[in-house]
Amino acid sequence: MTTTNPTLADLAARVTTARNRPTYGHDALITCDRLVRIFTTDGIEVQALQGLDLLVREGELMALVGASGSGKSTLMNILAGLDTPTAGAARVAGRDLLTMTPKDRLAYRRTTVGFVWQQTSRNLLPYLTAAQNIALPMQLTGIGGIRGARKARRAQTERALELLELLEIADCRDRRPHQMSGGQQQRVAIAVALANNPAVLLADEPTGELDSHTAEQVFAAFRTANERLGTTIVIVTHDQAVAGEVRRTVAIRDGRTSTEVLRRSEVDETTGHERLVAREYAMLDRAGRLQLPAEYTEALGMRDRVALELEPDHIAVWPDDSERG
Ligand SMILES: Nc1ncnc2c1ncn2[C@@H]1O[C@H](COP(=O)(O)OP(=O)(O)OP(=O)(O)O)[C@@H](O)[C@H]1O
Repeated sequence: MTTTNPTLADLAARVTTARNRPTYGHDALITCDRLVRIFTTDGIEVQALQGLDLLVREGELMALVGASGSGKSTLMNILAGLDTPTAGAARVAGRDLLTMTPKDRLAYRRTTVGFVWQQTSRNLLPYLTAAQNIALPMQLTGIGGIRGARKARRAQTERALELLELLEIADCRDRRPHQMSGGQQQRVAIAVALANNPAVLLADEPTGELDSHTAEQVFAAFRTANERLGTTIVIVTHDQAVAGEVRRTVAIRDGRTSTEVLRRSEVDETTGHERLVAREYAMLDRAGRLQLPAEYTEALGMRDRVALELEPDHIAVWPDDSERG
């Protein structure tokens, strides 16, 4: 064996190879690497995120689902720059969310991410019109030129109107939130979130307060933003209709990503019609750990120990039969 007595040159070459290996998530827009968030209240610790891994590529429109208390909002608050993780790594559009200074954090929230919350009232200022609400983030960052200058104001108004048209709510431009329906308010909220052209749009249950028809219109606005502006979008939702329409749905369980459903279009050979085919995947972490769905393990009475067999194209998982004679 050539490796028993490696030369100094061999060792140096190994170090270089290891260093040049692409890091986890190097090509992703959002990278969460073993993310941990522990809350401590009255001496009691709650581990809201327990080593969560997630990669989101640029241009994706994806949904996050999970039971109440699984950690979805905790993750969204971290990605929004409103909260900091206890441990692990989180990067969005090249920004390290753990080491940002308060000044960086403010700039990050104003220009790199946009967010839409469930409560329509949390998204808009009640005394401003739709167009004024959309122009506000641009005024705060000085987009379109020097703050307050007439030329800048014109550029901001123009962009606000463009966004209102794009999301099909141009008729709301001069209305205040109370003069709009819940669905219109959420679409204006999407326009506000897009005002500064963020790399990522985050939405936490954006259709939670809406009926199904209105929810569809709001979801269509997210799709338009994704397709026409190329914005990467992450939506937390309980809404099956929304979760079923995106190409990728990631499920969070006990503070970790557990399963993932990918959907792709396929042409039916007999009818020639295009249909969406969904397939569920389990997450395999970098240590090789895999969580088997409870319904599978329960169906076969698997507990504590399973037998594995490597086949040419798959790995078989068998119930433990070591106790049998
Ligand atoms: N600020 C906080 N202080 C203490 N515990 C918290 C805090 N925020 C969240 N938690 C706890 O962390 C866990 C995850 O909460 P989180 O709100 O992220 O879940 P969720 O999946 O968004 O739930 P829901 O769907 O009900 O909004 C829960 O046990 C929750 O009680």
